[in-house]
Amino acid sequence: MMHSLRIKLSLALIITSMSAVIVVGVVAQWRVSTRFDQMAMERSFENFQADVTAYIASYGSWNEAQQVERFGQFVRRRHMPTDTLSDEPFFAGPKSRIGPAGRRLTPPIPDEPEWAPPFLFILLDPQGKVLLGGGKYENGEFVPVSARLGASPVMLENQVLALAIPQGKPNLSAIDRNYLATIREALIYGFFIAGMLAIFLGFLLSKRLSSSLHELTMAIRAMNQGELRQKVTVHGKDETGILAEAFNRMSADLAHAYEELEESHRTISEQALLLKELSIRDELTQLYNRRYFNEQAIKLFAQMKRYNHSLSFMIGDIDHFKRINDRFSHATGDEVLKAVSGILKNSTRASDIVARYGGEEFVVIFPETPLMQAAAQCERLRKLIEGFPWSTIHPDLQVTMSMGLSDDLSLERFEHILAAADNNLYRAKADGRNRLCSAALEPECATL
Ligand SMILES: Nc1nc2c(ncn2[C@@H]2O[C@H](COP(=O)(O)OP(=O)(O)OP(=O)(O)O)[C@@H](O)[C@H]2O)c(=O)[nH]1
Repeated sequence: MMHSLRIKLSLALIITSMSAVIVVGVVAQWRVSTRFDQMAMERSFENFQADVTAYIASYGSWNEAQQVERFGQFVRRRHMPTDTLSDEPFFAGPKSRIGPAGRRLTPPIPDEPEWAPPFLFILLDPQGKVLLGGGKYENGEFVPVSARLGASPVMLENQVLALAIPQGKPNLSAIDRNYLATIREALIYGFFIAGMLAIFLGFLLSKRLSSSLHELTMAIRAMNQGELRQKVTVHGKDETGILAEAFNRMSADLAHAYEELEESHRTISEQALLLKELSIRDELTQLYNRRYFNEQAIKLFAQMKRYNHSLSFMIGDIDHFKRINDRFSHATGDEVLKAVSGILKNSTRASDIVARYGGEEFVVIFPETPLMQAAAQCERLRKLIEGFPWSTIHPDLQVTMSMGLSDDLSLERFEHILAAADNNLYRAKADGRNRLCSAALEPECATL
């Protein structure tokens, strides 16, 4: 795409400059040849005027001169040495070249007029009567005024002797023709040199122009691919420079806005995550809260039941917790809750779900775990709680937990298994606390 733009720009520049060169060349050529024609005409007129005045001066008047000698004969005689005179018509073109001193120059140059043909002009007397018709008018005929408009006066001592009307184009001299040919040649050379220069400059300029645009296109492509922060080189203060500056500014603004957006998005995501965590965690113990536990438990219960897998559920309650609060302080009670939470969390599998169900009540779901295995695990937990160095919190402190366990997936809903476990907990409390009760451990609950 860029290359085609470069080619287009180059072609446009080359065509423009070549057109300018052609126009200049044609105008110069036209002006030069027009000027040469004009100069040749002026020279011819000067010669003609000199011949006419000399002719009239020689014999007194045109008419008297005509009685003695024809004008053509006079002109030939005037310009050539007598020994070269012949009857050959002068205007047919001289066969030889005459030097300024009247000597013949050899070798003769064929077809080259020595001076402008004498009858390049029609000659009229001051009243408009034809003296020399030039083949167009008869002698003695009157030329209409309109035809006399371009006539030049032939003067002698401030007197108009006659009028000369130019007809046809003068023949250029060999020197003039050489000049013209040289000028034409120079113009052709100039045309080629200017053409080469135009091509070179065209490529150079288009490269400069298109390279700025190329850089911009590449930067936009990179932006499309996600790299919003782009910086292109600013070349000068022209339109491409302004464009590049504006692009850099926009790119920086866009990248900045995007970074801010990303940052706020990250903050929002983090906050959402935090809020979600807060909504499912118990503030004091950092275990899952009751609401989240119920959601997960209902799902797991349905899943295990559906695929006929085992699942055990334990509910535990700290023994005489009210007494701990009352005897040691509410803060100590909180410390106890946190310590029990730590034991439950750290001593169960990651796949087990541990939650604070309320007050001093804790629940654990053991997925894929049959009752006997869960009972052994609960017994281990019970012993860990009992064996915890509570004296580090208070020298007289001793904490135990009663637990109820159930794995009855034949029950219809999770709430039923919860109630079954709660019944076993109730039995554990009734049987003297610090023990685990479940159907499998009937008739006695696991004790110390
Ligand atoms: N420190 C503290 N105490 C709490 C918290 N939540 C509940 N409790 C207290 O826990 C006590 C529970 O007492 P009870 O329900 O009578 O049970 P208990 O004293 O443990 O007796 P048993 O369960 O029969 O062994 C109440 O006094 C509650 O105020 C808590 O977050 N922190």
